[in-house]
Amino acid sequence: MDLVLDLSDASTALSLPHIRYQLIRLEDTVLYHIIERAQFPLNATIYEAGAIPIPNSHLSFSDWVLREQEKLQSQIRRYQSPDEYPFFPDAMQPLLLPPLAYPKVLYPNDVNVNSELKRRYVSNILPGCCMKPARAERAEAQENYGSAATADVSALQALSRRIHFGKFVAESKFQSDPQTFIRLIKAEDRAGIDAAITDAKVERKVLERLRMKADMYGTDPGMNAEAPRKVDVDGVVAMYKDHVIPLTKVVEVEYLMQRLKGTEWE
Ligand SMILES: C=C(O[C@@H]1C=C(C(=O)O)C=C[C@H]1O)C(=O)O
Repeated sequence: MDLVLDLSDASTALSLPHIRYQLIRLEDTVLYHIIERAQFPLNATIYEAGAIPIPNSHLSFSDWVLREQEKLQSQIRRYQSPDEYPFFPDAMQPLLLPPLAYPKVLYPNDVNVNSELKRRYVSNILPGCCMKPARAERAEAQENYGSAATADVSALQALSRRIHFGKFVAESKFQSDPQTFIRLIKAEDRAGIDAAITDAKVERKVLERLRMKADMYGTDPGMNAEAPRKVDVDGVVAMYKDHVIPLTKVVEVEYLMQRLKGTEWE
């Protein structure tokens, strides 16, 4: 949970090549956890509020497991780290360990896209990445409900971390061209900010690399070509193309929209 990004040196933390290297490493983490989750059937029941009775809770089984994990992890400083954001901010508990003094790298902001991420994860990402029902033995396996929900926690937290890294990218880009971004922010020109932070070449390379990794990690080396895949490769690429990259850019734009608050530029 401590930042992989070396925050002891703010200049390193805001070097775009350094941040992009971290994003590449997070691809592996995301892919690993998606593959782990995809070994279980979709188990749509665990995402349906009320489908599995939980004492004193109206949450779905998957949401309840995630919220309980976040309660515990908040006590051991997970959400002190500027690259970790909770799906259930109301679940945060008092720290058990003394607070850590992270140097100020990001400017104050309340950007958190986890609700939208979780909605897309359940409705699009997971169905797209899991083996299609025709190939999976069945769409539900009650004995895997706990394992599937546990795997969801890891996959969602890895996706959230990758997407909210957009704040570091945005701060780095702001510092490389403050005048352009101050003009766009003051004009509340979200489309202009989105265009200014977009690097289509980098996005293409991300998707090409991800397809290769999903192809490679999604099969057991040495197995014959007909062996069942662990994950749907097109689904993994669509996860990044339609959800991870767009949400990362939403984080960048919304972080920048709040960037001037409390500064002399406001
Ligand atoms: C993260 C960046 O910003 C944008 C988002 C990207 C992504 O989510 O992969 C890639 C390029 C940019 O369009 C970046 O410039 O590296």
